[in-house]
Amino acid sequence: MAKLYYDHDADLSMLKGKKIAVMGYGSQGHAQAQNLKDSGLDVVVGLRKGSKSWDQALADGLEVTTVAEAAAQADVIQILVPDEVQGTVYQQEIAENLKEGDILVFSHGFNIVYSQIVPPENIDVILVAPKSPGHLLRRMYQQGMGVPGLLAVHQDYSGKAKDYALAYAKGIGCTRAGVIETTFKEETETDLFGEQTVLCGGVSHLIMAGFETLVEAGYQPEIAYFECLHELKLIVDLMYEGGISMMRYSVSDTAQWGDMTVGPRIINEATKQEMKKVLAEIQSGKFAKEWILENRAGRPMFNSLAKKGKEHPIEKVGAELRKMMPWLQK
Ligand SMILES: NC(=O)C1=CN([C@@H]2O[C@H](COP(=O)(O)OP(=O)(O)OC[C@H]3O[C@@H](n4cnc5c(N)ncnc54)[C@H](OP(=O)(O)O)[C@@H]3O)[C@@H](O)[C@H]2O)C=CC1
Ligand SMILES: CC[C@](O)(C(C)=O)C(=O)O
Ligand SMILES: [Mg+2]
Ligand SMILES: [Mg+2]
Repeated sequence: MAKLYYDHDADLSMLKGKKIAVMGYGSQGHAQAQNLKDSGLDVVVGLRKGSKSWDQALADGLEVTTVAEAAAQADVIQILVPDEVQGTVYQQEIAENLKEGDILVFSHGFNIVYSQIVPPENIDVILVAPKSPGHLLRRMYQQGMGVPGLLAVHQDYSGKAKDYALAYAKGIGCTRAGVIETTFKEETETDLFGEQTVLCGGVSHLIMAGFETLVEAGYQPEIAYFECLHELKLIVDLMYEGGISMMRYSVSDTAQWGDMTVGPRIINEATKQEMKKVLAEIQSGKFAKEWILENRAGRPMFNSLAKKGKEHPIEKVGAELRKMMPWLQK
């Protein structure tokens, strides 16, 4: 059984008197910086001068400076720029500004696990990873609640690295819900596996295949969109609240029978064998190597696949149909 930590296990005062630099003000950066500040901690945001994020962080009432300056000022440095730029940002702006006893924080272990960042031995290196997109992390904190998270220790120079990780998790609100102890390796490999095979890659391709099958058989694209994409949220919401059993309880018996008998023909032993291959490529570093090289080459494949995805008929019909639901437009 996983070890869980809550508010009463964490001592926020360990971070009092320390300056926390949050590098990046995107999905996680904006949420973590504001939650830490609202928890009474001393936060500075590190960004590129003149960027949109810089203006936004200032507008949200945060202190903002360059990444290098924030790193120089800080005792705790949380790297929340995109994974693929973290190595360069660390080497060019953070490394030379680290001092003995600093605490380096990540919300995803990719750059440590695949050795794109190799920190000096005289600092703590920890992971605090909310298991949620940043906007939900912020919203739940503001409502007095929190989202679950993970914590891990890569380097314990101070002998108190885990306590610092717990304090940080409390600062962003995660210990309100509960934090599970893991390792950088487990967090990184499971996160990559989940997003590739189920959450992002699996679901998006399942949706497109279902949509294409209906449209190619002559059904209206609008009907195919509602059936294969729109209604997915309603089904996922039920699973989110009460697991697969609650979803099956809520849908019709006809749907449940189809789920249980036809589902295994779609996601079958061959799918699971391919999942095992994907996991092996994550574990061996093959996936990481390809993604790092793709970025070094200027992302030719990423850009071409993203363009192709945006041009898929489901995106065109979806853009029109979502106008029927103005509450989605904000
Ligand atoms: N998205 C999520 O909800 C989750 C993310 N994570 C992890 O959190 C980390 C951050 O991810 P996420 O929040 O999605 O990242 P985002 O893509 O949302 O971060 C973008 C931010 O990084 C800034 N940035 C980009 N490049 C640079 C640079 N060279 N120098 C300075 N600032 C830069 C951008 O500023 P600018 O305006 O200048 O472009 C912007 O503020 C990753 O490790 C990710 O794996 C973990 C759990 C969930
Ligand atoms: C599911 C995608 C994710 O892993 C996340 C929001 O947790 C990510 O890398 O953005
Ligand atoms: Mg994730
Ligand atoms: Mg991820």
